Amino acid sequence: MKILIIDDHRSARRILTTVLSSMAGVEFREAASLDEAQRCLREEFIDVALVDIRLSADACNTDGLTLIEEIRKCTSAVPIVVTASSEMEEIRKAMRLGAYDYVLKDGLCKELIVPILEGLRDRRRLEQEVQVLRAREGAQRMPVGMVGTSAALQRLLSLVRRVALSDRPVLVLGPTGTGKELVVRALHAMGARPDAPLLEINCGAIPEQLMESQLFGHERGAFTGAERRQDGLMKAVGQGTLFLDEIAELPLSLQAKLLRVLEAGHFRPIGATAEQPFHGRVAAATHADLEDLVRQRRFREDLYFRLNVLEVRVPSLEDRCEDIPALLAHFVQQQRRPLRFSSEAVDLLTRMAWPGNVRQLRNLVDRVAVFAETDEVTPEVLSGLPGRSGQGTSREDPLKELVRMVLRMPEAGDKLERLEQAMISEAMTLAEGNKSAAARLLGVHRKAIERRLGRKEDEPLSGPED
Ligand SMILES: Nc1ncnc2c1ncn2[C@@H]1O[C@H](COP(=O)(O)OP(=O)(O)OP(=O)(O)O)[C@@H](O)[C@H]1O
Repeated sequence: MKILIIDDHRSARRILTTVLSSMAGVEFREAASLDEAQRCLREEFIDVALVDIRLSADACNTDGLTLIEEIRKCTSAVPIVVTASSEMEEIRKAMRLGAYDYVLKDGLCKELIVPILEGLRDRRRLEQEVQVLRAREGAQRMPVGMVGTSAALQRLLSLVRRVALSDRPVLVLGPTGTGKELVVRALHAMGARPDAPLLEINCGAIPEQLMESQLFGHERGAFTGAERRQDGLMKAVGQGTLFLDEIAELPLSLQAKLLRVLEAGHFRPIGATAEQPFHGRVAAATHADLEDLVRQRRFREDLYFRLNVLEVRVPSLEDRCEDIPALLAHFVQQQRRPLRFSSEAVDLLTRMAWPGNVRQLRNLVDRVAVFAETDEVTPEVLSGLPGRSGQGTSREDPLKELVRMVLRMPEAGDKLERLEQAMISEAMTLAEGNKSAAARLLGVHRKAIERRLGRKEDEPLSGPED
């Protein structure tokens, strides 16, 4: 247990260390002023702070009260007041600000203070045990809201369970709409401090200065319009998770500031002179290719490496299309109508391409709930939906596009014949002139190729004959 003794009198600090010297497993730190105490709290993990109220010769000095308030807001240390009995009014204030207990300097002895500290030590140990148990229990739980049983999703979940137990930065990558935000929520819920805040900021959604102020906070008068002091998310998050969504959009100037927070563990609100400690965990997400942005110098390489300590990749819906029936059922349950997707409709949707991933599937169900005239959803109902924005596209579409291109070709002549010849010729090239292999590529019998080639004997084919 690390105890910080804050008193402007060296003799008072000495008395306390002597009184507490009988306690085993205790390390002492000393501070003679508010500044020294703040520095020590920033640099080290302190368990208990023994705080004198007056930290200078000035009879009106109440720096100890300021410190108690800061300790409560920004650290996990427990403040205990150690002061003179003449300061009863200040002691009351300190207790209101969150001091855990108080001890009077007059008649200070180990029987008075040691039991308080031993009690705190027991409480700390129990808290740690609860955290470990919670983390273990969370690791067993399925994260709420993540639907699917595919092998790809199971692999993702087992990675999430392991990563949740760490408090190092985590980078969640994957195409748009795949559930990166859900993954961050799961990481927080299964982590060691699920009751601490999970605060989110979308790095692409707001102007740079506003974002800086939201992240770091600002002092009164720090910029035009800053009429009062405001805490930012870095402070408000405490020991929780700070979720930086769309991290690729973070302006370069803020990238530098975020890097400092990750490296040094503290931050400075806009217009402030003092640094404040950051105790949270950073989770960042993006669908962008960060490595490519690093190459283009649009994203700092050092920040990329700092964020990418633990990487979680969320697979696209196409890589886990077995989950589509379960996801459909999940989104249908959220509707007010008792929709039922026929097995043909489910089958069709499972074979579609979903560039917008799970979000696009969810939007489709929302649209069905609004526009479908019957509760029974068949392929015909799907094809009759107005507009196509929320609908998946058929994976056969590229073929349709190709056919359209050929049909639009200006030249006259038999386009069917030309298309057939072009396909055979391409298959022969890919098969290096082997007719049997070319026939397999085309899905026809070798004889069919020979017959068609026979029709065009005058057109020489490259490559050896088999
Ligand atoms: N496995 C899942 N189970 C249930 N719902 C899911 C699942 N994955 C995603 N969703 C839903 O899909 C929608 C999109 O998910 P989310 O916002 O987490 O995606 P994202 O990857 O963060 O997207 P973007 O990169 O565009 O921000 C949300 O409504 C989310 O609840």
